[in-house]
Amino acid sequence: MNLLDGKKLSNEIKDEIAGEVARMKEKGEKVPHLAAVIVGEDGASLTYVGSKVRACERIGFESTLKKLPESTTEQELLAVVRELNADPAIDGYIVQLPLPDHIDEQKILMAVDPDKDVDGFHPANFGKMAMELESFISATPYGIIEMLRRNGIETSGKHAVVIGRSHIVGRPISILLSQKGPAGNATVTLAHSRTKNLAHLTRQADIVVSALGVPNFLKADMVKEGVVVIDVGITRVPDASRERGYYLCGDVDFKAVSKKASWITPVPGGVGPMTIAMLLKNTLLARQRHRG
Ligand SMILES: Nc1nc(=O)c2c([nH]1)NC[C@@H]1CN(c3ccc(C(=O)N[C@@H](CCC(=O)O)C(=O)O)cc3)C=[N+]21
Repeated sequence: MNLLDGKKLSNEIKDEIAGEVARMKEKGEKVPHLAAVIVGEDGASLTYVGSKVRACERIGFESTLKKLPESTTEQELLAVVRELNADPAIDGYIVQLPLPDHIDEQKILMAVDPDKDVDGFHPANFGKMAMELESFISATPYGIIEMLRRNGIETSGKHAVVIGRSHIVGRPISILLSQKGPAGNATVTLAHSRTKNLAHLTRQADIVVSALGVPNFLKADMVKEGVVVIDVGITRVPDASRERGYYLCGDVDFKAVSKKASWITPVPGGVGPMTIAMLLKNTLLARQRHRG
């Protein structure tokens, strides 16, 4: 079994970006500026946004965090989005999901300027991605592609089974794996909650991407020997005996599945850190594109 070490790879990518930022500074150019908007006090969201801000500091980006109260109205949030769209200092920004129930997520995401949409959640970017045009590719699927590509894992002609059809992970990664580009040319099956005989499908898979959010869902008897396993699930399981009061658990029964896998991502330290690195990469791309 080979570990797909997302922590290590994300640090390499961040070092590459930091090098590029240093060159920009030397030439007296403006460095990339990433903003994040967070509404409310969700613990996991705060953790993620905190790592993003730390990563920006480390690589020399400017960063702005806009923390809004849970009671923020849809109109108020739309006003913040329009402000960020109009602010020439901001190269890219994200609106952290999930949003409180009284705010229409779709309405907010549609209001983000696609040229600043470093999450790649706007339909203009999703559509361009699907048509292999220049776009922002969502950070998690982009991170998975980079992990496969940089570890030289063959995807061409392989059967990939993606579990989960979310707009953020399952659907876009299924498209990217089937495309002609890097880590592409796979034959893809997109499985979801209505799929029948899932284990029958995953047992035939050369590559399994699980983006479900159900701890330890994928068991050893559901995969074949030599499978490549990408675990996108990061669930906080409450556990009073831990210092933080919870532990992080992936979709994959790592202990058993790793014995059969040729490559496997751990949780934590797999897809999560890659997501952060690719968000930074998208922000660098945004800066370079805005420059012309
Ligand atoms: N607009 C928006 N864009 C997002 O990309 C977005 C979002 N909203 N909402 C929440 C999810 C979740 N997400 C994570 C990113 C990194 C880790 C990560 O680095 N996890 C570490 C562990 C972190 C910990 O200790 O909790 C790891 O897997 O090793 C986790 C989760 C981005 N998301």
